[in-house]
Amino acid sequence: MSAPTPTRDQIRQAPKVLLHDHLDGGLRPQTIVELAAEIGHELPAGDAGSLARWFTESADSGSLVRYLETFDHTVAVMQNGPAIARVARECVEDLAADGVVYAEIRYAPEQHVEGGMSLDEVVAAVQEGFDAGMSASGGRIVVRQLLTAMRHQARSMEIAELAIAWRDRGVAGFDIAGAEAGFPPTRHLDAFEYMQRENAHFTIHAGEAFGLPSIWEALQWCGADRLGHGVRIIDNITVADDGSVELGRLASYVRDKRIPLEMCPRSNIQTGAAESIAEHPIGLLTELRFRVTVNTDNRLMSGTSMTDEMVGLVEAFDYSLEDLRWFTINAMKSAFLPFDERLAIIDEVVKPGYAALVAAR
Ligand SMILES: O=c1[nH]cnc2c1ncn2[C@@H]1O[C@H](CO)[C@@H](O)[C@H]1O
Ligand SMILES: [Zn+2]
Repeated sequence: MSAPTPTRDQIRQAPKVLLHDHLDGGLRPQTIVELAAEIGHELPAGDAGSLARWFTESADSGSLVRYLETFDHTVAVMQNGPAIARVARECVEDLAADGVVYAEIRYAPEQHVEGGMSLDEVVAAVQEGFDAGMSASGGRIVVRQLLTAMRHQARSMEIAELAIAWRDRGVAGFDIAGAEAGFPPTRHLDAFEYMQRENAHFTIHAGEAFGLPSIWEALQWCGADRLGHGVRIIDNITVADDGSVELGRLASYVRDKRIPLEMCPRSNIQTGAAESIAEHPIGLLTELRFRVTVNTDNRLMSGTSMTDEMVGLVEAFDYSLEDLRWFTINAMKSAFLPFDERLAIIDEVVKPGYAALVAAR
């Protein structure tokens, strides 16, 4: 590759788009300490530094189920309106400081009702925090909510209805998350069909801890617009010794239909879905021109940011600013925002931002 390697500083300045990031996976460690003290929740570590380490080390388990156990402590401190609004506002501030210009942030409202809030109040608290963060940024970042239903629970229809009720007030779509094995997407078919009838958008966590059948169901039974992770699509691709590549029918479908893949490299290494960044399927999928996007998943558990993810990819695959621009435009094209708003961000923010960095290079 002839273009010079982008520096961390250039990557931080570059406009970035984030489609897959969990609100309850991105709290500031210091905020967790303070919120836990307010409600008397016992944490596995007392100060912000050791707590941050506890999260990344515990999440580094090689298993999605054990990785997800760490969320007990973040969800526990997000059970009242002011706490949720604070976390949401800080999320926007942290993303804006990292150069993110558009983000869709997801969380499961049903996990935040233990303190007596209604589902509606939870969504309102998140929106209050997002609005505060967006206005503080002076319009530098646009943030939307995605409402997630937990796949092992049975509230997906209710959550889909909640997403529709809030569709013009900050909620851009719907998702399911949680342990994948044993909980196929078709378990929530009624919720996905309802979203389709409402002309609404949804993504599905699929092909992370479980393979092709999960991706196939998400697309061909449930009608997902995007795939959360989708890394296991690699199981339907064969690379021969001479380097020639053959795509199976499902992989071809995903590429032909430009199905966006919300790839989260560091998270995948922690849950055992990939060995290392260099060996992560994102390299091959990018070469094959799948519609790849780069995401953080859980900034706290992975100790990561959009800049960190992109720096890691640049180190592993020697990507240029042009490649990072490609990931970013892929993501913006795949956003659950109306077409004209997507185009405006691409033309007025993403392209000029990269052009300025390339000109200064
Ligand atoms: O990578 C992931 N795969 C599946 N589920 C996840 C992942 N990261 C987070 N969550 C789950 O989504 C919930 C709502 O945000 C979190 O509480 C966590 O249980
Ligand atoms: Zn996720």
